[in-house]
Parts: sequence; structure tokens; C-alpha cells
Amino acid sequence: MALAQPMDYAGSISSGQKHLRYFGVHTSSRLQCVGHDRKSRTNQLVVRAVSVDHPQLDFSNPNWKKQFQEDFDKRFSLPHLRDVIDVEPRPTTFSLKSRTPLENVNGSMQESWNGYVNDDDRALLKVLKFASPTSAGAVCIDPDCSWVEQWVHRAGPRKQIYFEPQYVKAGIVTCGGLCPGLNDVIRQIVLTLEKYGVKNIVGIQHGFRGFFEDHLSEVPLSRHVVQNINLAGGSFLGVSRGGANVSDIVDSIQARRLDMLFVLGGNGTHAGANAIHEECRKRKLQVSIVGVPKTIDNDILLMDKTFGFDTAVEAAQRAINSAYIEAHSAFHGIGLVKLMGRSSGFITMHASLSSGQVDICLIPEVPFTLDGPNGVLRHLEHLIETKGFALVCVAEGAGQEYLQKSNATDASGNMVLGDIGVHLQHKIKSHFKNIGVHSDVKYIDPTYMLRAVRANASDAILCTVLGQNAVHGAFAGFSGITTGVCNTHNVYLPIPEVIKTTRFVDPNSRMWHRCLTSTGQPDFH
Ligand SMILES: Nc1ncnc2c1ncn2[C@@H]1O[C@H](COP(=O)(O)OP(=O)(O)OP(=O)(O)O)[C@@H](O)[C@H]1O
Ligand SMILES: O=P(O)(O)OC[C@H]1O[C@](O)(CO)[C@@H](O)[C@@H]1O
Ligand SMILES: [Mg+2]
Repeated sequence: MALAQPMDYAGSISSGQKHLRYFGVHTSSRLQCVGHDRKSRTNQLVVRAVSVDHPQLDFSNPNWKKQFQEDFDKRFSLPHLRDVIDVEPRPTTFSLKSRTPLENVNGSMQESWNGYVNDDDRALLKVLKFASPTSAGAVCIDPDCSWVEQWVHRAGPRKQIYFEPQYVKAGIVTCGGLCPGLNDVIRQIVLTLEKYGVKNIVGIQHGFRGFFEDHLSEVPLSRHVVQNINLAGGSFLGVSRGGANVSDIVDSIQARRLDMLFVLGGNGTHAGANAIHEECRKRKLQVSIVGVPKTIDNDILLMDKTFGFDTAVEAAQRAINSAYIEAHSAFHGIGLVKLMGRSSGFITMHASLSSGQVDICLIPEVPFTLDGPNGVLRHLEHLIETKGFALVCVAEGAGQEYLQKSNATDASGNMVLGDIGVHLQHKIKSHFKNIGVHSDVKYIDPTYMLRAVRANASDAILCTVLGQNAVHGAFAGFSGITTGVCNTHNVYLPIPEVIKTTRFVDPNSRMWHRCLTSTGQPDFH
């Protein structure tokens, strides 16, 4: 459970820490000594759990919920062009009631169509009420786990827009690593822009690099150009890491006369998109910067899932099935599969769950020991003894403490990880050799095969929703926002809220518990 707010209680620092652990204070909280409890016979130190996010909240104040909600509404309000420049709304040109584009532009049909989202429509961010901080996966604000309404903005087309489509130039850029569905999103953005009446749509090649490198020219985009790009994986525009100088990018946006920029990428890209938005604000430019979260790692906060994740899990499951066949057919076979997931184990957890064949699932969020009576290797011995073969699935970011740190980073500044798959392979082989038991280790590293494929059906639909909503958000005049699915509803969120931290698998979540139930693995400690 994560406690997001402060609470006072008496106890020594050590019992205080125990209490904090009981309440599962998340890492953004810290202990603060607020004096001694003079009433207690032991004159114990009074310690308070203070949330770094909301240090001002005081639960003894009967109005704390109101205060929390006001703060929440502020944090989740969407930055708008009119915050810094004078822009007048106009009737939208987006209508599905229109019969001809001309009728559409005149706005003649919109009064009779109830297809618009009201600016005051909201979706609930949290839909679970935890009765106790000890409930599995509980996320509580106060020690009583009170439920507080947390509303976020609903995504979709508005009746009023802040751009004149015929004069709009819109750009699309895809950054970071590949992800199934990038082309579906690009395609939907183009189709939706055209539906509004935009004629000037361009792709920026190879991520943020395309803003600087002269040989990377703009790619003109239209329904005709993007019609079939979703049939292939990868990015029609190309991707890249590194090369993000925000001020230069905004110079380039100005030089290109872009009015809207759709930025497809993970947390790094979103940090870049938000910095670009801030710089545009500083220069008082009428440019909307809208993100679409792309990460097969599924490591963006607050969202049910990001596009490409399901497809990656499906591809991973195929690799696990192959490892299973190999391991099962060999004498004392041990299948070992390493999957992507730099710091989050979602792909590994979900692929292990969906395959149903994994005996040991190792993710970065849950430390494990390799040697010793409770270690992974001892459990493998047990599996070989009892069922004759075993299957291990490990996330690339797991067990990094066993590998030598290189301190190397990629072009975007992401840490280059050691290869846990190769390390485990060696450890398993030498362990069985040392104990004089035959083993046949089959190691599969399907890394890039997971993300080079085209989106499956459910991701294709998710991409459609996200791509279209990104365009509606830009036309509505928002900037510095991203779009996602929260509790099955489509919402807009201010970028800073989704990139505060990486999203991790909660080891106390029901999903991780289900994974453990399915694998039957013990606690490796
Ligand atoms: N804090 C930041 N501010 C500005 N730009 C950034 C920041 N972090 C990363 N970027 C830029 O964003 C782009 C993509 O970043 P990165 O390579 O980390 O991928 P990502 O968006 O996190 O996606 P992936 O999930 O594939 O890692 C790069 O061009 C990088 O330079
Ligand atoms: O080889 P690249 O392009 O740096 O990408 C690898 C990384 O991209 C991701 O798929 C997404 O961040 C990670 O899981 C992985 O570590
Ligand atoms: Mg990233």
C-alpha cells in the first residue's frame, strides 16, 4: 500500500519505521521528527510520515479532504493556450453528422449532434475503496484509507476549437525505441486531422533528431500516404534516441510554422514534450504540444496500459512457449527467456501469466537470491528432481546487483544494463555441473522480436482511440498534455503527472500475487 500523506504517531524511530512499513509508505514519503510525546511514560519520539507530494496536509484538520481535492484539481487541470495568449474559440469543424466536408466547415450540422465532450466532463482516477491499509495493493491517502474523489478530464472532441483547420500545419514525431502500434497512431492522427479539415500534415523523421539534421526532411502525410502503414510494425517516420535540445527544437518548430506537434514516446519523450511545451509558452507561441504515451514496458503512471504492451506480451508468450517445448523435450531441460523491461517487470509478469508455463518469474521490482537454500538455483534443482524440466522468465532489469555496473548510458541518458539472461545461463549451467546433475539449458533472448511486430487487434483499437483523442486535445487548445486510458475511460492528463516516476509492478498487488500463484515459486530470500 502506498501512503501519500503525512500522519503523526508516537514510537521510537525503529518502531516508527516498522509502523511505516506496515502502512507501506511509498518512497516519496519520508520520516520527520516532530518532537517528543511528553504524555507517554517512555517519552517516545513523535515521528510523522510526510509525503513529499503533499507536505502541507494535516489529517487532524477536518477539511483535509477538501484541501487535497483542491490541490488535486490544480495538479490535474490541463494547460491551455489561453493561459498565456489571447485566443478565441470558434465552432468546431469536426462532426460525424456531416455529409460533405463543406457542410462540416460551415458548422451547420453541429447543433444537432450530441457527439461532443463537455469541458466539465470527468472520469474517476481511483475507483477502489480500500477498507484497510493492509488490503492487497492498497493505495491510501490517510491512515484510515478514506476514499477521496479524484477526477480527471475526459478526452474527446469539443464543440469549440482554438485553431482554424485550413491554416493549421501539424507535425508528428516518434521518439525512443520501437513499439507495436506506432504506425496505427500516426495513421489515426492524420485521418482525424483531415476530418477537421487540416491539409498540411508532416512527419518529422527519426525522433527529435529530425528537427536538426538537414538531410532528414519533413514527410508530407495524408490519408493516401498513411492508408496502409498500420499493416507493418516499426515507425513509418523512424525513431531515435538522444538529440533533444529543447530551445533548438522550438526554434525549428517556429521556422517550420508548426501549430500542433504530436509527440509519440515514453517517459523520456514526454519529458522532452513537456519541456518543448514550456518553452513554447515562454515564447507565447500558439502551438499545441500533445503526447501519446508509447512504451512496451507499460511503465507510464496512472494509465491502465500503454499501446503495444498487449502485442509485446503476445510475442513474449510465443518465445516462452518455444522455451517450454525445448525444455520439456530435453533431458533435464531448463528453458530461460529474457524479456524487455528496463525497470518494470510488466511484460515478464504478464507473459508468464498468459503462458501458464513459467516456473520462475523474475522482475526488477522483486529482489531475489540466486544461491543458498532459498535461492533460485536450489528451487531449480527441486523442479528438475520433481518434474524433470523447468522454465525461467526474467526481465532485463532484474537482478542487476549481480552484474558489473558499467555506468554507460545510451544516447538519451538511459543506463545500459548488464545482461542478466547470459549471467543466469552461466550460473545455472555451472551450478548443475558443480552438484553433478545433468542439465540442458536453452536460452532464448527474443528482445527485439517483441517490439518489431505490428499491433494486435486490441492494441490497434487502443491506438485508434489515442491517436484520435490526441488530435481532439490539440484542437481543444490544450498543450503539455497526454492522453490515456484510466479505468477503461479515455482521459487527458498533464504530462508532469504521468512522468513523476516510472510505473512499477507493485509486489503487493493482486496481479503479482496471481503470478506467484500461477508459477508456484517460493520467496527467493
Ligand atoms: N528529461 C528530458 N528532457 C528532454 N528530452 C528528453 C528527456 N529525457 C529524454 N529526452 C529525449 O526524449 C527522446 C526519447 O527518450 P528515450 O530514449 O529515453 O525514450 P523514451 O521516450 O523513454 O521511450 P522508451 O520507452 O523507448 O525508452 C530522446 O530524444 C531524448 O533525448
Ligand atoms: O535497444 P534500444 O532501442 O535502446 O531499446 C531497448 C529498451 O527499450 C525498451 O523496450 C523500452 O524502453 C526497454 O525495455 C529496453 O531496455
Ligand atoms: Mg524511457
